[in-house]
Amino acid sequence: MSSATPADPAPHGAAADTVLVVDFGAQYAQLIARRVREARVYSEIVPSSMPVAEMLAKRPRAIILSGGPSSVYEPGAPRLDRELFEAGVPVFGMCYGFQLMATVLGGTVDNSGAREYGRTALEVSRPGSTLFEGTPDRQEVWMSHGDACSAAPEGFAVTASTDVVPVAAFENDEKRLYGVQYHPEVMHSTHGQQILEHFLYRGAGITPEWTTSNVVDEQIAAIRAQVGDRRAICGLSGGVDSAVAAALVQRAIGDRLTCVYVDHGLMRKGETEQVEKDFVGATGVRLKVVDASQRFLAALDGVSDPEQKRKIIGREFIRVFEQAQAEIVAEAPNDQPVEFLVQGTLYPDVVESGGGTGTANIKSHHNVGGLPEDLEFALVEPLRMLFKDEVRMVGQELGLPDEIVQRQPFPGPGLGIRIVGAVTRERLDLLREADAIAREELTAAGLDRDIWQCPVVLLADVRSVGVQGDGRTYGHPVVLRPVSSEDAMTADWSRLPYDVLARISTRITNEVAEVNRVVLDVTSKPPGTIEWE
Ligand SMILES: Nc1ncnc2c1ncn2[C@@H]1O[C@H](COP(=O)(O)OP(=O)(O)OP(=O)(O)O)[C@@H](O)[C@H]1O
Ligand SMILES: O=c1[nH]c(=O)c2[nH+]cn([C@@H]3O[C@H](COP(=O)(O)O)[C@@H](O)[C@H]3O)c2[nH]1
Ligand SMILES: NC(=O)CC[C@H](N)C(=O)O
Ligand SMILES: [Mg+2]
Repeated sequence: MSSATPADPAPHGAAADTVLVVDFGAQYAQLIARRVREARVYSEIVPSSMPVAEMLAKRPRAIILSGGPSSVYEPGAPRLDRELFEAGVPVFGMCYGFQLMATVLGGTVDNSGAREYGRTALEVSRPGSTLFEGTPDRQEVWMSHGDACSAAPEGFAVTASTDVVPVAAFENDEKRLYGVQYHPEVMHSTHGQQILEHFLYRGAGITPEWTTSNVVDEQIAAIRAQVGDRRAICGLSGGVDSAVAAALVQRAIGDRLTCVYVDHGLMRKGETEQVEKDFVGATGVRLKVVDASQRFLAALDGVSDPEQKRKIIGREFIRVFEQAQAEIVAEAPNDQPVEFLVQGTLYPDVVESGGGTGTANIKSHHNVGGLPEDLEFALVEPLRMLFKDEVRMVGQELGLPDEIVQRQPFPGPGLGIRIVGAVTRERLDLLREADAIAREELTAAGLDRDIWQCPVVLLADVRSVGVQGDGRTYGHPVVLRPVSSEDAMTADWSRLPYDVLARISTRITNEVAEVNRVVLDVTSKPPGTIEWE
């Protein structure tokens, strides 16, 4: 275990000093959790349907109440027992959470016309307060509400207002209860992180100690406890998440781990070689490469519906893992059984696929929502509490090389969801060439770290007329989709230099027969997603 053994460990086995983020169906619950961790305090999201007694049983050091789409005065709107505010645990309410705190404690919230959406000027009336100390008297915040608090509960000091909202923030230092009508967690609230840290450090008295290095020790111990002396396989894709998961499990159980890389024929150029060279080179892990392209392509034959493609791919993955399991057992039948499947599942995958918290389901990932019902493996997912940037830190901690740790994400279903239309071997070959050129040029221009990823999409069902070599062509367009992002939940299109775009376009149309047009996707997420399918 980690060196800092908590004196009063939380019953769920998490680190001490956990902050619970109670999710009322917010757009931003994950962002709140991220911001808390950026403040070096461990946080977890729980649904607002969880009974208060259960929340308190987790012994949180503080609780944050998120925003949400409901109105506190409506019948059926999510509520919280008053008990939560009387347990002596510091609480910070944001937007809906603020309104709920106000209502439960006897203040007034209604919808009498004080609506604010977007950038708003906040006037701080108590500059020295716990939350606002050291921040400007007038600051820009991000609002998104139709209801408002017109009277704070008794014992609360009003600390800020706006032109239309008299109570935009309040504090009760004695009871350690705090609330703001706006969203400190979003980037546009200029002093948001500072205010959140003031709540955590000053309001709740938490010392910022959480780091990803605690994660390594804790996870290794947890993996040893779970797997015991049995064996495991790990789906290794060449991506960051599975590489870090595999490295952690290898540390824990050594060569009782076999990694299985599935070449489903939907990989990019050079991917297989890279896994062998970089990952095996860095870790010496036992690797089994399965060429399953025939099987995946047969199963995908004639399928153009994106969801159907995803489901087929998810299912075939597991079938291949089962086959690999059988082969590994056959090679050493007297060894312990192979019961575990290690996956590089991250926190956003879990929360998004979790359901039941009132948040929209963004996408069912093949490794969580897409698993078949008859799955026989027990799952080992050491990264399921982390965000991507934290996973990268763990990877660094484990000594994995930059080529692995800083790699851009690539979806498990691969090029299969980057061909709009049915997937064929020929189309995959075209797309693989176009993708390789785009990647080469972006790397050569030194842009790899500036962009989150750049899918190249083949519009296989679209043709357009071109002229090449004085002759008419009737080819397919490819789309470049360079994006910047922090965690793939939201993204913006990257403003790539024109000369780089020009080089990519010229090379693709010259070098890839059948492609006679290159277009640029200039859509943010939302409304678009990063991938086209
Ligand atoms: N080709 C593959 N072979 C074996 N396992 C795979 C393959 N592709 C995906 N997986 C499994 O599915 C999981 C989820 O895939 P995902 O793409 O989200 O993660 P990743 O590839 O490890 O990292 P990244 O998000 O950086 O691409 C992986 O962690 C891995 O366990
Ligand atoms: O492992 C994965 N399995 C999937 O089914 C999947 N779908 C999308 N992605 C990746 O997730 C991020 C967000 O993508 P979207 O904006 O398209 O939802 C982006 O980084 C995508 O590349 C996937 N990764
Ligand atoms: N973003 C929010 O939490 C909104 C809270 C509430 N639904 C309102 O409109 O005021
Ligand atoms: Mg991947």
